[in-house]
Amino acid sequence: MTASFQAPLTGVPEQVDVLVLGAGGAGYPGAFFLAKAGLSVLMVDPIGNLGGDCLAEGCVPSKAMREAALVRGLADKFAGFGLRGSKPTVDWPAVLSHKDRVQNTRYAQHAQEIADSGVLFVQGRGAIVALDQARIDTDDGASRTVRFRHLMLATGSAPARLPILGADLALTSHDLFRLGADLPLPRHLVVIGGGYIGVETASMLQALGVECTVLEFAPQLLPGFDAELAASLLASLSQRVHIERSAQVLSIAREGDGFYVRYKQDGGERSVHADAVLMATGRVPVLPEGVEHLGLALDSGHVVVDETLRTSNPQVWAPGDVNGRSMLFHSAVRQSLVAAHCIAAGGQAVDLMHFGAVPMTVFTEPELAHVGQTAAQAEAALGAGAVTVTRYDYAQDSRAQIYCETQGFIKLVFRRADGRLLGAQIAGMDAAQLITPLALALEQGSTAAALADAVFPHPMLSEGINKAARAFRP
Ligand SMILES: Cc1cc2nc3c(=O)[nH]c(=O)nc-3n(C[C@H](O)[C@H](O)[C@H](O)COP(=O)(O)OP(=O)(O)OC[C@H]3O[C@@H](n4cnc5c(N)ncnc54)[C@H](O)[C@@H]3O)c2cc1C
Ligand SMILES: NC(=O)c1ccc[n+]([C@@H]2O[C@H](COP(=O)([O-])OP(=O)(O)OC[C@H]3O[C@@H](n4cnc5c(N)ncnc54)[C@H](O)[C@@H]3O)[C@@H](O)[C@H]2O)c1
Repeated sequence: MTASFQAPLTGVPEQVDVLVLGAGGAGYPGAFFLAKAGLSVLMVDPIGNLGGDCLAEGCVPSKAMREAALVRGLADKFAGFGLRGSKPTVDWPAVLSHKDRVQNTRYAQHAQEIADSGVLFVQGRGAIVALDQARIDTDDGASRTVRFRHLMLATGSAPARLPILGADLALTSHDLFRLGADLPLPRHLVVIGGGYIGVETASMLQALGVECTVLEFAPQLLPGFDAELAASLLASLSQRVHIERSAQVLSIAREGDGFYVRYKQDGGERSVHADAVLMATGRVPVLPEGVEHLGLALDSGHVVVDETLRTSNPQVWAPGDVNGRSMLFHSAVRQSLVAAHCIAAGGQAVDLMHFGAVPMTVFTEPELAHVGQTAAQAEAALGAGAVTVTRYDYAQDSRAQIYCETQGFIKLVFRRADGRLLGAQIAGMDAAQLITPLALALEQGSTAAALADAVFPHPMLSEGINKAARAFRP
């Protein structure tokens, strides 16, 4: 990593218009906007580059590894296409090198973006020392105090550990996906938690040859998801991964060169043995030292924000994972921009975050995606009978038939009175791509008629959106 895009601590002025703590998705888009708008912006992050945890140990490295799993899995389809050949073996260190290469490529790209941004960027950690002052500490022991008019608190989140015996024996996503990770490929992995990280990691590592067990506390994988989406993932993933639901993990203990994980299920105690355990039980907000000087309202440790990302302290804005409202990179980016637009307007609410229009994607094989309300949520809000659900099954689709991937569906939820789109749920191939036009339609207030009249390319799965919309009847 070159140092030219990083400013020395001695270059930090005594006062700035905006101090941005954290250069992840919630930090840098807003910082760049504010600098272009002519404000003096200091951004600080100990990683020394952009991307936060998403690039350092989250979205990007996990999806780089997942692609290796998908490419290997293609061999399972060979016969369906009339092809013959053997399944590739896994060179695990080379898979990790691919992941690292992608991370380093993006860091190099981001270094140039910082250099071009007009933002003063310091590799360091911020601590709050007064209502309008922060101390910036660097790794070499130097520090400097800076006064700010506005603070963008974008310090993100970190893996949570269950308060159980032996919790420290478990790995977290940091250990698996961080730049330079060098864990051996486990033979049998137990994943605690069947949320996003749990199901994605089990899906990809199984496809790379690891025997995986998922222990989920709730009766449903991905608790809170549309029940049909979760059930469809369970049906397909449980053919490859051992999944225990309603399983409360009690302890982890070392045994020989592996681990015993004890859990409670159906009133009894059970255990499973593995050579590695991954704790994927959610993430906790990261707050800077001295945060109490800001007098922020907190809810279970998360910073409370309104739809402009403003906190209870009018000088402080807290976009991204730190507020816990929508812990996804693309949501953090939009939140960062909403906060920046309002800061640039002197604190006026010139822009609003629509949390309800953020698409969610689960990169398992097969994928899941959803946006807006489920039918149950829409009926709870509008009343029974106020909602119409239409559906398109992959089994009818030409692309799905060509690709031998006929398991899956697109479900659209409309307001019966005027056909306005309220939500969409997709399970199956390309779900994460297919949700994008639906997120746009939802944000724009589009109706079934608009989606039915648009022309979608053939033979692609997106035609399913068209066809599901045409099935709408008031
Ligand atoms: C394994 C994994 C996979 C994921 N996959 C996806 C995915 O596929 N798609 C998706 O949308 N989301 C995904 N996420 C979630 C996504 O990574 C987060 O939602 C996103 O990174 C949040 O951005 P953020 O800027 O709020 O926080 P972060 O990315 O956590 O950034 C916060 C930054 O603040 C810095 N910081 C902390 N304390 C201080 C301080 N005192 N001073 C200065 N800086 C500080 C940190 O170094 C960090 O760089 C994944 C997460 C994980 C863990
Ligand atoms: N594709 C994506 O967008 C993506 C991918 C990975 C992570 N993320 C983000 O990262 C966040 C963190 O992911 P995560 O999977 O750690 O959290 P999560 O909140 O998605 O899932 C945690 C799971 O752990 C379970 N759990 C809690 N206590 C348990 C216990 N005692 N025993 C067994 N299970 C228990 C919960 O019921 C839940 O299902 C997510 O909320 C998501 O916002 C997003």
